[in-house]
Amino acid sequence: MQRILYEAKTQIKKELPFVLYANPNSNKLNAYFQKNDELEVFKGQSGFVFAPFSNTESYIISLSNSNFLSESIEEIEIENILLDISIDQKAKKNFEDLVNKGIVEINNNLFEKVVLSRKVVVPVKMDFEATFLRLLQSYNTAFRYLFYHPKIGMWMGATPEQLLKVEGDKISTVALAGTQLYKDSLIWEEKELQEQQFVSDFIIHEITPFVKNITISEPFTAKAGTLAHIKTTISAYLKEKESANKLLFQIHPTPAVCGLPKKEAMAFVLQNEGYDRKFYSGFLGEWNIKDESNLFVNLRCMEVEEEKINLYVGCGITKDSNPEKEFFETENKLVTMLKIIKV
Ligand SMILES: C=C(O[C@@H]1C=C(C(=O)O)C=C[C@H]1O)C(=O)O
Repeated sequence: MQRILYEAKTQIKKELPFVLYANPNSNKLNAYFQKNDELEVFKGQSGFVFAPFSNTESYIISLSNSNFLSESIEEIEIENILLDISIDQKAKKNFEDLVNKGIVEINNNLFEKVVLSRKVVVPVKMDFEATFLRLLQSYNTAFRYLFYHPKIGMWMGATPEQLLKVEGDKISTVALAGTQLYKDSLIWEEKELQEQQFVSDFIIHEITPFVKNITISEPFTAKAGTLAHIKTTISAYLKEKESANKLLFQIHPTPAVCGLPKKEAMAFVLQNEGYDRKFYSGFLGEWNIKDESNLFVNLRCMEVEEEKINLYVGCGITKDSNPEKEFFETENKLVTMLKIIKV
């Protein structure tokens, strides 16, 4: 992968966009290097899509405006370091207040579920290459990426959540929610089962007009690094192949990252979180390449700036949420990224 890393550094020097990514359980690192610095708006053309949580505009490094490279991922030695994980009491109080506010609105019947998040700023100058190599190797079952655009910035992450896969007329997706630290025999509480069921029900409801022959798995436990989630896999066949794009924006953002109903939960998030999620909980991945699309939800991610990194973490709130427990859930998600950051 030396060639890809070399090209990536050259693109940064020239301030040209690129993306490096590896699919779950794959040992192949893929890259698209854009030929100019245009911020190309996604309108269904083929390439690598990068979409925000809430804005109407999504972006793409298009196939027709970039060069593709693919190489094997080489093993590196990783020593274990963990950046500061002391609890920020002010951030804890702020988040718990936000969660309480969400619960009040659930009790007021404004919505049934809302996903609330926070941004954690770590004031370090990160070695992005070393960090990305650690991320690639540490989270092999995740979709791992590094995205750079001079007009967007640099983002990287290792997400466990597929948003949409399209292969010909077949689509597949997952409903992923509920979080606890992974251990051998774990038990899910009613609250977690319910918040995951909201995601399944929403997805099935939204895709139904577009598809036939829906297959839905039983919910099962999925491991994501040191965490465990509840997952249901959903697949179906498009009635019209051209409707994949429409279906995509119908399901995004799902109640795994926004809430239910979507409109009310979204309004609450935008008004109350107090910061801009930007591309966190948006989606990214290949669109319409060789008749396939493979998109993921942008979670367990960070935004890399010159002298600091911004980490983004959130969790699903329902009527049974305990604000302190939800805060510690975001702390656990934070550790996923803090563990691999090399300064
Ligand atoms: C919102 C995040 O994760 C999502 C929320 C989850 C939850 O509420 O339990 C679990 C997995 C993801 O769908 C995040 O990682 O920031």
